[in-house]
Amino acid sequence: MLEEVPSIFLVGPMGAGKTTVGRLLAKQLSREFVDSDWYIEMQTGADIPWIFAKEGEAGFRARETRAIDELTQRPNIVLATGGGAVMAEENRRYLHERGIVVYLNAPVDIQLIRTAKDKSRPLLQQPNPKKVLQELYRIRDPLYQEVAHIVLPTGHTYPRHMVQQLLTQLQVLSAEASKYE
Ligand SMILES: Nc1ncnc2c1ncn2[C@@H]1O[C@H](COP(=O)(O)OP(=O)(O)O)[C@@H](O)[C@H]1O
Ligand SMILES: O=C(O)C1=C[C@@H](OP(=O)(O)O)[C@@H](O)[C@H](O)C1
Ligand SMILES: [Mg+2]
Repeated sequence: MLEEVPSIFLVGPMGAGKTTVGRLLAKQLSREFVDSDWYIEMQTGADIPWIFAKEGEAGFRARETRAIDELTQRPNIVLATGGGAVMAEENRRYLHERGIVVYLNAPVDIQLIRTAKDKSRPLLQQPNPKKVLQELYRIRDPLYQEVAHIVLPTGHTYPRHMVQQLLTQLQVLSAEASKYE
């Protein structure tokens, strides 16, 4: 039944586990996995910190919108987006209309622990990353909620258990959809 589920797009804050859970989910479903950050890095030939340093956040967001537009048109993929992908109205439309959007929701304290040692997120390379994460959550949580078809809380749940929960929810969604066919 899950073969009929269209592409699955993961959204949520930095450290929610989009890249980790997305990769595992794609494996379970035998689908192609793409991470929009990796795709942008491949297209640019440079990493995210370099893009932010040379082109600013605006330059990165322009690249991100092109990536989201292209990737959401691929059939039957699992796509992990970056935490800020929902900021542009255009991106939210591409995501919501072209597949099943899953919001991985994580409390700020967990986001902070999971992102602490990683220098690859330019927005958090400053003295008070907790304050940044709190402010981003305040602004972005309503946008994640708006764009999502499924909301999945992630606290102290292992990634493989997240995948099991997600597969159950996808089955429910796909059973409901088939009722109206
Ligand atoms: N459910 C989880 N439980 C524990 N650690 C996790 C979980 N999901 C992700 N992680 C870890 O948190 C870090 C950030 O995960 P990542 O998948 O890169 O998040 P995102 O792509 O949402 O920013 C990684 O080190 C990853 O191993
Ligand atoms: O929240 C954001 O604005 C960002 C999140 C990052 O992706 P992850 O959410 O996968 O960490 C990456 O796209 C970039 O550093 C900006
Ligand atoms: Mg990621």
